[in-house]
Amino acid sequence: MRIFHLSAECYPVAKIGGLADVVGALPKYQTQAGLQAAVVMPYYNRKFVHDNVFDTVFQGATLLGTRRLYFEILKETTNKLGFELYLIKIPGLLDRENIYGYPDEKEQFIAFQIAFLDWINWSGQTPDIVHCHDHHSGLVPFLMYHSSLYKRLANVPTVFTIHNGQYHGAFGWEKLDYLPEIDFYKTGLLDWNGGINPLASAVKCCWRFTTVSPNYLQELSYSSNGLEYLFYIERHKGLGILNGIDTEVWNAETDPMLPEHYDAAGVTKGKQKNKEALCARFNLDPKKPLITFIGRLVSEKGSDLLPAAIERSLRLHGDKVNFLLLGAGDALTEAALMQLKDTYPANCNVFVGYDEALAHQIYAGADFLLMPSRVEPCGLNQLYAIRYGTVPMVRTTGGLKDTVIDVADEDGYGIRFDEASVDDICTAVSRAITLYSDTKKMQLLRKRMMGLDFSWDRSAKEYIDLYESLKPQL
Ligand SMILES: Nc1ncnc2c1ncn2[C@@H]1O[C@H](COP(=O)(O)OP(=O)(O)O[C@H]2O[C@H](CO)[C@@H](O)[C@H](O)[C@H]2O)[C@@H](O)[C@H]1O
Repeated sequence: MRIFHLSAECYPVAKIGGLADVVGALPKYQTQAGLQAAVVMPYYNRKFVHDNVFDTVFQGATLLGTRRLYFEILKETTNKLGFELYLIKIPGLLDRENIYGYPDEKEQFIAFQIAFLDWINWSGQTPDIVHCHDHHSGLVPFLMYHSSLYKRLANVPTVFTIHNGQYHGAFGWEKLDYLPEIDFYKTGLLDWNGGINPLASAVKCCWRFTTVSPNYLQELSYSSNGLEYLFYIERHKGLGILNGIDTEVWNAETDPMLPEHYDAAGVTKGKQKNKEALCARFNLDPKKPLITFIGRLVSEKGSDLLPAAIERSLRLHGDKVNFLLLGAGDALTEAALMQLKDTYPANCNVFVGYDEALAHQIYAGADFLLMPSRVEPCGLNQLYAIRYGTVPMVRTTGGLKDTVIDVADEDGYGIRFDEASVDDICTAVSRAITLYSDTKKMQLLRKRMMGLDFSWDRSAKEYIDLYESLKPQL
């Protein structure tokens, strides 16, 4: 079975967040299960493309409105990621360093989608499934079924996975000209709330859509940034499949980014060594409980609550707890966190920026990982924390609800709280400090967590079952 995954991100080629982790892992597990899974993504002028060898497998030209675009399809020659990797290069549009944030981002992603369809159409390929991820490839189902150019692909099933329903990629109708010849009677399938909405269009046109946790599928019908009604009426097409994690990349016994390796049996000692290295780097006392945060500093993650919650906790508990935060995003939150670091240098440190190795070191060296998310479609951080024996402290929402059981339950291993609020975070911090003082319980929890299985094996199979279910309709 031949699958094309379309995505803006893929680890380790280009990563901003969890989308990259999923698209860098799921196709690998699918390939191991006997599928021919490929990832197609925009070309970025980044280290990975310079360090690896690519063949040009196709060259073509297409139109974006009246603008003629020449494009190339580059294929990584060794399949070193465990699946086929294709990059779409369009000089002047898809050859830049950053993944997001350019003023012509809409044009970039529309061109990416058109070039993909032109390539598979003109080269005569008929995949068994086209699997689109998030709004950056959300126009593909519409174009496959309602553009006369791609009639040949009109029977190919499409699956659309929603990693984040908050971002829709919407733009105005004045950009309709950028799309190739379409059936104008069908333009309603592009529309939501008076504009072209790629996420909404994908949900309407794909054969099936999936969310990255079962609970998030339910939540979208009452919280999806304006698409609630759409998710409600299209709910029969939805399926929640919990993300897995790449247990080859995330393995405390072999992770090359860790100063000290450990397994479940040696978790307490192993984590202590990692914690000492981390605390030495950030001037923190390794004897105190270390509560950490890793993530994009955006409102969805509840990161704006952190400065007040940490300050109140430090006032309440004095010198009894340390915090370490890694993230970048909202300028006000960054400034407030830096201020906190200056005020409480012995108990709080902050690294503003993106650092993959440091993230691994924090998952391994921390005692607790805090996620006060307002929205969390699945969340991978808590799964990495669990895998490395670190207690997750999570707001009960989205995939966090599906994956973290509170320690109050007999088989629990995390700390849960209901509201994304300073009060609830502070209560969770107090619980963490109490829990930390119970050395035996901490040992038990770490071992328990390291024995849990959140690998892709199960979830990859659910995707394959979904693909199989679409086959008879061909
Ligand atoms: N400053 C930094 N330095 C280093 N590493 C950093 C970092 N900031 C974030 N990361 C890393 O980025 C990833 C974040 O993944 P998440 O799944 O938690 O969130 P994200 O919101 O990006 O993903 C969306 O898609 C994923 C995948 O489906 C869903 O799990 C999630 O709920 C949804 O919001 C993790 O690998 C984390 O370690």
